Amino acid sequence: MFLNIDQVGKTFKDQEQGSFEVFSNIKLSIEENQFVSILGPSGCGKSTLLSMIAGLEDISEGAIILEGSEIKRPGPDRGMVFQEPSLFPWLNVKENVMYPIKKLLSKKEAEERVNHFLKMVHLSKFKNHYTYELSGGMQQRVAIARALAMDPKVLLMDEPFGALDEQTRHIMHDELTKIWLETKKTILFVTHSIQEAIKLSDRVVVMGTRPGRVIADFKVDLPRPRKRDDAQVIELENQVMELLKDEINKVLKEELDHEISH
Ligand SMILES: Nc1ncnc2c1ncn2[C@@H]1O[C@H](COP(=O)(O)OP(=O)(O)OP(=O)(O)O)[C@@H](O)[C@H]1O
Repeated sequence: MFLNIDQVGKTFKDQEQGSFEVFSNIKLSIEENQFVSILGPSGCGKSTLLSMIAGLEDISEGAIILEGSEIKRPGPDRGMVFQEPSLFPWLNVKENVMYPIKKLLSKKEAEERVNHFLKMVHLSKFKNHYTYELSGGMQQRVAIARALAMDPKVLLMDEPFGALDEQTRHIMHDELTKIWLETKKTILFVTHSIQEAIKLSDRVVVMGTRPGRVIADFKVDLPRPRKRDDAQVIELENQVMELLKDEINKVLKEELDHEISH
């Protein structure tokens, strides 16, 4: 299997509150070229799991294996895109995309690669602009180009469009679908949005909480681009919503009880 999340658990240790188990025994096998979304209520551990695959968080139990190698630390085989694009404001668009690869490739190769991915995200005309001169959607496209320029085996995306307005988000969905069809990168995409997950993915993994766990795994076998008003899309959205409702209510009730008792 291309990416194997094998009985993985995460416990945070805190000196004041002791230890807190976010999840245990998470098992997921992800095929190469698959676009997989991870959905779930707040706090179920979606971002933590993604950070563990990125090598940014320690793995408390089990192992994560990418193409036969166990993940222990961050590496260029995994590209990450966060909700905030985290670009360097003192560099222009081209320099931002170039940054992670400039020491790995010759100048000519790096330039070619940067130009290729800036073209893919439709930002060639803006390559000499500073990132603060760009809209939120354009900044996120720079972050995607930067992650792709490293040619990672897996692209890890943590709510990348969560901070964008609705119209821009729809445009970004179409852009990402085109990029995925062109590159066929393996993508793991964390989101809160059922619509977003179903519109983009081959597969939607639904997590529950307290304790964090996988509660369902849906195959989305529908042609792209997917329309929001397509009957099969709506049917699938309703199925996932039904599953998530209880989990979200559980979180809301706990938060409410916590407020009342404090
Ligand atoms: N560094 C940390 N130390 C202690 N607890 C943490 C740490 N990071 C995350 N947590 C806790 O782990 C749980 C899972 O957090 P995580 O951010 O992975 O959830 P999530 O499903 O991505 O949530 P959201 O959808 O709100 O982003 C939460 O209860 C969070 O408070």
